[in-house]
Amino acid sequence: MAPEINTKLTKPVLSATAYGGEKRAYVTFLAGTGDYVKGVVGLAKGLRKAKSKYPLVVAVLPDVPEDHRKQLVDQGCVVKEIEPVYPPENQTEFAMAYYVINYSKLRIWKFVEYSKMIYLDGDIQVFDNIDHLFDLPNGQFYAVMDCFCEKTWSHSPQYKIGYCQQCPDKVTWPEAELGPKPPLYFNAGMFVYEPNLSTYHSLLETVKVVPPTLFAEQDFLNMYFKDIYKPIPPVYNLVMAMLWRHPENIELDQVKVVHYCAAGAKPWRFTGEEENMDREDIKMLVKKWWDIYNDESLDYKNVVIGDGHKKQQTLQQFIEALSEAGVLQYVKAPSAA
Ligand SMILES: O=c1ccn([C@@H]2O[C@H](COP(=O)(O)OP(=O)(O)O)[C@@H](O)[C@H]2O)c(=O)[nH]1
Ligand SMILES: OC[C@H]1O[C@H](O[C@@H]2[C@@H](O)[C@H](O)[C@@H](O)[C@H](O)[C@@H]2O)[C@H](O)[C@@H](O)[C@H]1O
Ligand SMILES: [Mn+2]
Repeated sequence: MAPEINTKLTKPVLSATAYGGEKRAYVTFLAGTGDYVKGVVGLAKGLRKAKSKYPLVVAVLPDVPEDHRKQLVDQGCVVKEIEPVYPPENQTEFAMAYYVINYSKLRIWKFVEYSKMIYLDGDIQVFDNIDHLFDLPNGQFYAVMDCFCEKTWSHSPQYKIGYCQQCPDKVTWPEAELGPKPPLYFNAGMFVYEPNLSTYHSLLETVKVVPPTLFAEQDFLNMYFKDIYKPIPPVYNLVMAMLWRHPENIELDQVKVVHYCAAGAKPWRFTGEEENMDREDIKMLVKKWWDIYNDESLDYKNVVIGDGHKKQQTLQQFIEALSEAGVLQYVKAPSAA
């Protein structure tokens, strides 16, 4: 029995079986009135180019303007407004002052209409299909290990002694002085997780009593999930600095996901002037991002369906097309007239 859709809502609510028995989606986070919306539009188009089967949910803070939200809906995104999450009052100097807004990412644990989600920062691009990550065993938190060698880490004990988990034998962790070696630490720009209301409430209760630290919600998530964290290969989140800090750990032509997190690397603001931004591999990755962003054939309205001809699609037409194809049972809402 094909799932019914409810056309009374502004967007179709597909039943869980629409995704083969489990409802899955990618999710990203957008805050502010600035240019990160370009990152999210690029991500939506990149997932489409990589032929991902799953939608992109965008958790937006209230300050994201209407025209930015419309751009995202026009690119086929599911836009969901969330309330900000602030850390407890603190004197902490975050590595980047704006990191304080990143605690709002915690709201994505309440998206329990989805059984499994892959979170991606807005400054990430997916160049190859990674849908298979949704099939990783449940009950774990999957993410790629971070690197501690960039200046952003200069206030951390790791940086001060030259220790990095990417090359643990280079500098031995001084247990006598600093206590036990820290557990493996992930970059919170990409992770595979299961939305869950009790986890969500526990996260929000815990964040109220944990003193904020350098990397804000990334440090917090590492502390919270340390017992179930499972590292996945760096091809799923190339933390850009790895290219010059640990090139021995990276095979660039195997990389599926690129995280433009190094200083000066955001493609939509790229000048090439910051340190390392004149590298050929960086310039190639930024061009790859722009090639997708500027590719109109990847715009949602130009979705290629059926016999391969491009059709100008309204969402209604798209749903009717799926219904005609017998994929969904389309129940036309009675007209108001
Ligand atoms: O002004 C901002 C800053 C951050 N973000 C979101 O928060 C994520 C984390 O910030 P960022 O990627 O800049 O951190 P980095 O990975 O560079 O440390 C971004 O990717 C965006 O999804 C946003 O939407 N607006
Ligand atoms: O709010 C803290 C942020 O911390 C992380 O970014 C950092 C981290 O990757 C460092 O290791 C890099 O050196 C640095 O460039 C980069 O900005 C996450 O990518 C981001 O989503 C967010 O959680
Ligand atoms: Mn990022």
